[in-house]
Amino acid sequence: MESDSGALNFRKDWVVQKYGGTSIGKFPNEIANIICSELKRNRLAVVCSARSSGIKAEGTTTKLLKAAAEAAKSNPPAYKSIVTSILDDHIQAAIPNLRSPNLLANLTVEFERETRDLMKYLTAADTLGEVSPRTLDIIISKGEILSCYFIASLLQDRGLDAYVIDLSSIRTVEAPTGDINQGFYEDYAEALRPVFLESGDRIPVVTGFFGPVPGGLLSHVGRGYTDLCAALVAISLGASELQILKEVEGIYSADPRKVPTARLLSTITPSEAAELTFYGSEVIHPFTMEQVIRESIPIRIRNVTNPSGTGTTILPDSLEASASKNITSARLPTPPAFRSRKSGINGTLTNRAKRPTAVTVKNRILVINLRSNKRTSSRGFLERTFAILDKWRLSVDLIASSEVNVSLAFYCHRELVRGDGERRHIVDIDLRGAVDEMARLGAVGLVDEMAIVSLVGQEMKNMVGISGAMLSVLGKHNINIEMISQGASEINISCVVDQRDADRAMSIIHTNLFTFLE
Ligand SMILES: Nc1ncnc2c1ncn2[C@@H]1O[C@H](COP(=O)(O)OP(=O)(O)O)[C@@H](O)[C@H]1O
Ligand SMILES: N[C@@H](CC(=O)OP(=O)(O)O)C(=O)O
Repeated sequence: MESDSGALNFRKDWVVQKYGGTSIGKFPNEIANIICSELKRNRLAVVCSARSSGIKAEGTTTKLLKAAAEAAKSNPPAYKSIVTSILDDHIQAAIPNLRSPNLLANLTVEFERETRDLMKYLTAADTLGEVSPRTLDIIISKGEILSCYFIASLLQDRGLDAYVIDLSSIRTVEAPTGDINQGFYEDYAEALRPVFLESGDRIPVVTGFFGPVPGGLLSHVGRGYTDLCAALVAISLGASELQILKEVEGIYSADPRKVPTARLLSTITPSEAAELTFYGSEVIHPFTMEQVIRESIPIRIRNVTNPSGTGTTILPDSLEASASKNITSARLPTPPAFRSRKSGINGTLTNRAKRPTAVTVKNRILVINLRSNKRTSSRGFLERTFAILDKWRLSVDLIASSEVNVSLAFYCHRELVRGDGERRHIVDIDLRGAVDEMARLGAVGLVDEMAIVSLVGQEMKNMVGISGAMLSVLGKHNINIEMISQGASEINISCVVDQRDADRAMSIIHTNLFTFLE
């Protein structure tokens, strides 16, 4: 018989659990409990993000970014005090959570060593007066390293054989240059394999940071990179499941903070999850899905404070087909308003009423409306518009176009426009450059402080009239629509509305188009 102690661990499946920074900051003991209980069923690799004691915007990664900015300005008192506060935070978090004085002393030594190393990079950046993408990556990687030492000590304090794996120095087969592409991820997952071969029966506690990445991890993947890192770990281990533990029960039919009637979804497809996360429901980093799903590894979102909750599973299509019986019964009944296009043709589909899966909102949207001066053909007009966007590194979230008109919606990662009313002006160099060039193609208009409202659902491709229903319900409630777009995938219908109306739009759509029958 298999023992809980791990003696026959080789028989168990690998499961990868990823813990976010706020979970590590607020619920370290809950994390240790979940790990202990998961180990009874599976082999476990634990991937940790950098600690945040309150909100992520004030957590360790954010502090490290501030320290790097201060180093670039050659301001030693500022970055030294940030490093001291990071070290203190970690020590203060460890004191009440570790029973063993020896473990606490060893952990403090690790914390001090890593923060000394951090200071070396900050001082170098100070001397050079700049922080290269590579140096910035090394600086932020310290957040995940400190966090891993903390969690590994917590597990050791409970008698578990946990040890830290630092992925920040793992190199891919090919030295990475240029853009990150699928080949890079595959090489990376392959390069991780030997790292885990050495773990034996121990529990690897892995940094949710991977490097080195061409051009820098932050610019290519962005904040929230630990989900993607955990996905690559899951692939390299051939894990049976990737679990992402959060402070939310799972993925809901709308943001549960804003729509109290939103329902927890027991399963969703990878494409739905990707659309939802890209369009504002940032429960998981949008790049994560593609990697894990390629390998048919399910992703489960679970609540760190509710270990018995089943959460939401993002199920690869192949697995969904084989589990369709369970899913159909797990999915909520659908409203009668929309029927499959195939109604009456295919027996199994005939009675399968359709409904959207979720509605989501993405704020901070700027729309550029460009009306062609008709001196170029419509094909030439669109071609030149896209060449301008490419040149000025603007990536579009949503497009709507006709022969002479194109509307482009952008997410404002940074401040693009400033001022009020007549004094509103573009402050971003790339946007200014693009708008100036577009003005040669036709009349340009800008509308900012907008939001994208997206209706997402795999079944929507068979729902006749769903776009019309969405627009008419918004119209009925006096919500003005700036632009409309239905994605090529047919699983997303999006429109742009004034940001002030966005949450109301989400609620109205949820109330009117998602009828949950008990
Ligand atoms: N459809 C959705 N389902 C679940 N959460 C959503 C959805 N849309 C937006 N959210 C928000 O995403 C957040 C994700 O959970 P949380 O673990 O608190 O985030 P963080 O990554 O900041 O730690 C929640 O605050 C939740 O309100
Ligand atoms: N620590 C990084 C990476 C990350 O994924 O964070 P989290 O898992 O807490 O969202 C960040 O703050 O962006």
